[in-house]
Amino acid sequence: MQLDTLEVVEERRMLHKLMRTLSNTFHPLNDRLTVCDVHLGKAEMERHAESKVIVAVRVRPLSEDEQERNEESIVFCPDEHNLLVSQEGLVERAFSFNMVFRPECSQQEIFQTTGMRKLIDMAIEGYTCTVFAFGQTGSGKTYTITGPHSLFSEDSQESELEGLMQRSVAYLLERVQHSDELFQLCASYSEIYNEQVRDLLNPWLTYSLAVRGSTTSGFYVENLSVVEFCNLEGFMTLLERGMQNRQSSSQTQNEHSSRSHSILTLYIKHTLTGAEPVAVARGKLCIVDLARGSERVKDRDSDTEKLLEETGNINRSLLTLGKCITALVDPKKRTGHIPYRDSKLTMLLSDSLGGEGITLMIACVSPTAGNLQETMNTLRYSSKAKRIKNKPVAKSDLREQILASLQKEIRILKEENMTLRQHLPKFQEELESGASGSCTGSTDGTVEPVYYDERSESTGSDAGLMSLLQDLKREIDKLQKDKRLLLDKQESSDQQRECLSQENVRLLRKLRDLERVICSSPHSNSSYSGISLDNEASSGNSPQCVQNPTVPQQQLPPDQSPSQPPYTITYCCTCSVEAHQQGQGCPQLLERLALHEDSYGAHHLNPQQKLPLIQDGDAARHPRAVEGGKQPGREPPGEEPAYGACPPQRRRSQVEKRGYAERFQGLLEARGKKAQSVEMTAGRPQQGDPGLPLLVKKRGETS
Ligand SMILES: Nc1ncnc2c1ncn2[C@@H]1O[C@H](COP(=O)(O)OP(=O)(O)OP(=O)(O)O)[C@@H](O)[C@H]1O
Repeated sequence: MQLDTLEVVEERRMLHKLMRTLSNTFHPLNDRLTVCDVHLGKAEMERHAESKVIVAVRVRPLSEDEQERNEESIVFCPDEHNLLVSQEGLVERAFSFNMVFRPECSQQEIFQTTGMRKLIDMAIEGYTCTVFAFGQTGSGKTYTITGPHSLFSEDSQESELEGLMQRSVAYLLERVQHSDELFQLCASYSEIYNEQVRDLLNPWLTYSLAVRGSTTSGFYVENLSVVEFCNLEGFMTLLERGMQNRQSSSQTQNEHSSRSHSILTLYIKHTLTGAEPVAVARGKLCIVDLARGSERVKDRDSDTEKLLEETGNINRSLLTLGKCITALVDPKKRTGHIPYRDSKLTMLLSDSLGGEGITLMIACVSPTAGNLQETMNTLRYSSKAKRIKNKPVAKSDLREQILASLQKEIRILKEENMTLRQHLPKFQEELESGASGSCTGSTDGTVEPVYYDERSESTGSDAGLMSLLQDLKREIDKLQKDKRLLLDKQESSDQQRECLSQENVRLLRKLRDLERVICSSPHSNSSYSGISLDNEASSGNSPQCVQNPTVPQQQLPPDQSPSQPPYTITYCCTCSVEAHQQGQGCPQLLERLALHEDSYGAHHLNPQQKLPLIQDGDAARHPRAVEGGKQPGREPPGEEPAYGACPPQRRRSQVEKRGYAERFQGLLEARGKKAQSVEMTAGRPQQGDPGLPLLVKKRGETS
């Protein structure tokens, strides 16, 4: 008998261990689901958000020359969204844009109203933002982007004429300096001249740089120098160096006409130190100054071969830009081929047009009648461009970090699963050997049931264990549901997560199998589902827990097969004999009943039916229980209060207030106390081990 007891104790110790491991296994899963939900929400949001290209039009004031020639403006700005082109007797056409800037608008006003600050904020968050100035020669593109050429002379004091570039960098530096987070700012400056990409920060390179495409990064310039800066002076040095290296020439309309498209890119690496895991956002702000626009070659004094070639290339890239814009705004063509690869300019702007970036386009127009045709072309292109839709996506290393942490968790889970798998056969073996050791084989080969001494707390411990198992099972089921939901949402985007799911499903199956094995084992008290108070003759005056053959099968929850434990244990679990005799009641039993109702609903088992063996007069033995069950004064007069008929809500709340850990700890403590009173001749529970004492006796044995 003592040997049997030891085996059962060991078996339970293993069971506890297993349960602990299972709890640990599923808690990280729960946390991870939450993390994934959060990030999934962001990803979902990004998937659906669309942003149209923002188009602003800036009208240049009449130059001194134009004023001298008494030229008049034919471009009017009735308000900040509408623009009217009107030449008496020739044309009258109205356009509307996101923003329209009158000729008298200052550089500061342009910076503020175009929402450059917002763009920079988004670049800090990890978005790719692009600003490009577009328009015919001499319309004020370079003036808008960098300010007038005079600004770069040594004795210049005209800081109010600084363009978007300098103002943007100043704002960016201000943001960075007032932030507690880590930033790294770098810049590259390149130009596309005659369809060749040149590094403006490294003019000694004699060859043109290649434009490459990658599925993850899009198009990029290979080997382009990227220089770090940390203050405005540092940036201004870079900008000036780049401006000096830029191709320009003197034209009729513009003394410093740009002959190339220039692209300044600010790379913002933003480390979010507060996030866990640490996230790194990698945003970009590209500021593009396009070369002279769509003016016709024959109109200009490009009589030399070089100028003809330059203009041809510029116009070709602008033509491709036009084609791309046309394709992008056509719903049928949008999903098809967009001819980005036809020019270097469109390749490098592909992310800004119809990609994952946010784009601001500033169309610059000249106000005079002599530029009417070019002005109309610019405005038509701009009208089209404002219909282009992008799907902005923040570029962040956070995904990679989450992936890495998921992979780490997967590895841990795999290891734990492996351990569980290793333990499982051992467990089964022990259970089998335990079953053969503790069951009494009768002469006819049938197995007789084992009878437990009611003084042992083992029955109560079993009830607690079963309850914990049930709760754990419920939690696992919930986790499994959550997990399925998550997997559905992600639509197999993450194969590793699927593997994890399969692992967990296998684990759950094993757990269920294990439960079945444990429950079907004669050592598992879950098969003892009733309390007998009427067999006092066999055990003195104290009630004795026995298998309750009177619980009918139809009372079992519908999803349980008869071989499974009914989980309708209603026996008096841990209350001691003395407690009964002194009328202390049985709180664990009340708790069990509440749990039972929580699990399956009161309609499955009437609380009265749960205790079929409690006879009339039992209430007198449990006066406290009666008091606890029904509040005095609320009972109908003359009605006998039923044992355990505690109001369900109160019982439920009592149970819910207690966490699993607390209940588990309670059980262990209860066992620990009882263990001291158990006489064991061989072996002792190890230190820290609750001991789980269980007195097993055969029918007919005296206690
Ligand atoms: N808003 C403005 N206020 C005052 N002057 C302006 C404005 N816009 C442009 N200008 C002046 O007009 C001239 C041409 O401007 P800018 O060089 O910026 O033209 P552009 O469009 O860049 O020409 P290109 O394509 O040939 O380089 C410059 O002298 C510039 O100072």
